[in-house]
Amino acid sequence: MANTKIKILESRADIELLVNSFYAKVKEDELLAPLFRHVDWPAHLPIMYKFWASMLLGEQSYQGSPFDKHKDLPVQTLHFDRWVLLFCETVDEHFMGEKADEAKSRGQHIAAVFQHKMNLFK
Ligand code: HEM
Repeated sequence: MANTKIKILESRADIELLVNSFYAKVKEDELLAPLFRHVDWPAHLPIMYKFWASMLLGEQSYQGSPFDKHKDLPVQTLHFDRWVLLFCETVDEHFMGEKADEAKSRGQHIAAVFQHKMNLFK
C-alpha cells in the first residue's frame, strides 16, 4: 500500500524530520554507524538542519566548510554509496516534489565532490 504520509518537502519542520530520520538510519547501519560513534548529536543535528535548510529553502543559516570535517575520515567509495542510498531512501519514505528531488540530487552531487577531493575515483 502507498505510504499516505508522504508529503511535499517544503518547510523547516520537514527538513528536521528528514535529518532526524536519516541519522536514525545511519546509527543503525553496520557500515556507517562506527564512523559516527564520536558524534555529539545534540550539536550535530542542528548544524545539519541549517545545512539542508540553506540548500533547499534558501535559509542561509549554515556557515561552515563541510569537506574539512570529512577529509580525514577513513572512508571509501562503498561508504559514500551507502550514505547516498540511505539518504535517498529516507527522502523517498517521507517526501515528494521538487525539493525532495533536489535533496537527492544535491546529496549525490556532494558525495561525488567529496570523493573526487579525496581521490577516491581512480
Ligand atoms: C561516507 C559518507 C559520510 C560520512 C561517514 C560522514 C560523516 C560525518 C561526520 C563524522 C561528521 C562530523 C560530525 C561532527 O562534527 O562531530 C560530518 C559532518 C557533516 N557532514 Fe558528513 N559524512 C558523509 C557524507 C556527507 C555528505 C555526502 C554530505 C553532504 C551532502 C555531508 C554533510 C555534512 C555536513 C554539512 C556536516 C557538518 C559540517 C560542519 O560541522 O559544519 N556528509 N559528517
